[in-house]
Amino acid sequence: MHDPILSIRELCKRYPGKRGAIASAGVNLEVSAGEVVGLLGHNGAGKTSLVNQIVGLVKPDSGSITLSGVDAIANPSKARALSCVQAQANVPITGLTPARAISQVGRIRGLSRAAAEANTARLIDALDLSAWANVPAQKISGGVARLTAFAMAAVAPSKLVVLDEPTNDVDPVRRQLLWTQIRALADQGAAVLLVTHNVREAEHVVDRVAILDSGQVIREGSRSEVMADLEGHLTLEIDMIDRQPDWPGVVTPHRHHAMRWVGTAPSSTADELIRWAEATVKSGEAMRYGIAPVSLEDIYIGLVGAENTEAEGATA
Ligand SMILES: Nc1ncnc2c1ncn2[C@@H]1O[C@H](COP(=O)(O)OP(=O)(O)OP(=O)(O)O)[C@@H](O)[C@H]1O
Repeated sequence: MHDPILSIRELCKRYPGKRGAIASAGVNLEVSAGEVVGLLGHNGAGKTSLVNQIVGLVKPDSGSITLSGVDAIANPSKARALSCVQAQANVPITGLTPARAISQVGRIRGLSRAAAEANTARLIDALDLSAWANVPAQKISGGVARLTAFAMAAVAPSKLVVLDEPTNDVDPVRRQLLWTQIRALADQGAAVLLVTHNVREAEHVVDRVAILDSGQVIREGSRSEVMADLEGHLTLEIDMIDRQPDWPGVVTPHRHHAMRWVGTAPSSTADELIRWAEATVKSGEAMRYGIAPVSLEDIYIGLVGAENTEAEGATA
């Protein structure tokens, strides 16, 4: 692997006050040029606090953050200059249009007028924003504002690009365009730290993931490393009508939410799973079922609990 652009070691942060939350409890994390690292974690896991410490908005209690060889804790303004951040809350651009806001950030970040305008036009086209490019910001939708904020971070990318929930409010079609642009940032050489709850879609874009829970990285690695425990397994989802499933012996129950029950089983048992699920639907006990290879989202839910994910609401 390349030398990391971002290197975080044993980072600790507790917010002040008698019952101050522990936001980072010994975080270690690296992001290298050319890779997208997905930072996953439930609400309150400490993701935004970590981002804020990287760019010097929150001061850690201990540990180190090195950004392109610079001590980011001692030099917060240098850290901000070395990184482009799409914050969780959009920067207000009232009085501007999306095109103007994007190209102005390009200019502030040192691009010539021509380069800023060319990059702005390219991003507007790639994100399918042409219809809103010249509309006053106060008239644009939340999703367009979110995509504009992404383009503002991507128009003149620095060595590190940090994206905090870039897909929030974005429609499914434009989310696909956005994922392509996120991947492109890394392919063009940036180190990308991507904070997201959207594990299902991010799975196809990230090179590595770090799962944060209560301020600690509880699992980290490439997709296949993180999924090693359930490599070669299938996920069986079945919507039961009014009772729990009488799973076949090959299934390990995983979780359930409302009527949907989820279990995993070795891929070699696919025929048996289909026979059992077909019979359960035919008997009227279930409405439908689905079988798919185990996903990163299944691993994530297994680690942090279904109540902490967007996709599910409760554990078994
Ligand atoms: N400024 C602050 N002062 C005190 N506590 C804070 C502050 N900001 C965050 N916290 C607490 O620190 C913990 C981590 O919060 P943080 O916002 O970093 O989590 P997160 O993983 O980004 O959550 P989300 O996905 O909801 O954005 C939480 O318990 C939160 O309540």
